[in-house]
Amino acid sequence: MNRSPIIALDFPAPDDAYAFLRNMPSGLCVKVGMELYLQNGPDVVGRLKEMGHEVFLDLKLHDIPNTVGRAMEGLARVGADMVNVHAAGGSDMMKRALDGLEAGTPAGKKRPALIAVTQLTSTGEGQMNSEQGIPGTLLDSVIRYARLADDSGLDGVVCSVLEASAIRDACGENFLKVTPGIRMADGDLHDQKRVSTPTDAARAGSTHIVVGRAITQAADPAAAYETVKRLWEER
Ligand SMILES: O=c1ccn([C@@H]2O[C@H](COP(=O)(O)O)[C@@H](O)[C@H]2O)c(=O)[nH]1
Repeated sequence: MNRSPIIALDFPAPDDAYAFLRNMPSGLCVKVGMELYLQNGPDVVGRLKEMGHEVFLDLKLHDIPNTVGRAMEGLARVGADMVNVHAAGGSDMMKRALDGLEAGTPAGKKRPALIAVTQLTSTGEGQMNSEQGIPGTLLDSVIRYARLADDSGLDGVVCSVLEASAIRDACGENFLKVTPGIRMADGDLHDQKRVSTPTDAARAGSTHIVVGRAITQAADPAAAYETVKRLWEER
């Protein structure tokens, strides 16, 4: 996907997403997540592609290797530019996901990028220690998952901006660091714990930022998008 901010289209119905996009610039990077996809199916991805947008299909698959591999084979035909799994599913699962994607990608088409969620940006360190039973720092856990994804052949990870530079050191410049949890300096955090501004994301080495409510719930979403894009591109 190109490096424009990825707008999270967290809407219940395709018409809500299309209505939102009518007042936005053309040729965007957008994200279709569980809310839109699971209630409406794959057509929304095809339609967004026809409208000229690049699409990150954010379904975060996490199951046994065979199930994820076969699901990815089907998802490869949906037409998204990027898809993802949870790194916690393990290296066998991630490798099978990649094999499935490669097998399912139609001849002559580019395989969607495959990335793995490390620790959700809504997770804090104390919660990870107590609820997931993972000791140590959140940064260590994220780096561990990023290395596992890299060793499994994946194209990158979903992480917070706070871990992006350490992942760049561990996995290299070209390994994707897709970072949600983006907020303006005075913005509402909502349910996010590990947040950063577009400016900090650019400085930390994020390759992509994902921005949802800071744009979709703004009084003027097009103006909010332009501000995020300017701050992100200023570097
Ligand atoms: O760790 C993760 C993984 C995915 N997301 C998704 O990104 C957007 C963020 O939306 P905001 O409104 O900007 O908080 C949302 O679709 C999440 O499902 C994430 O936030 N963190």
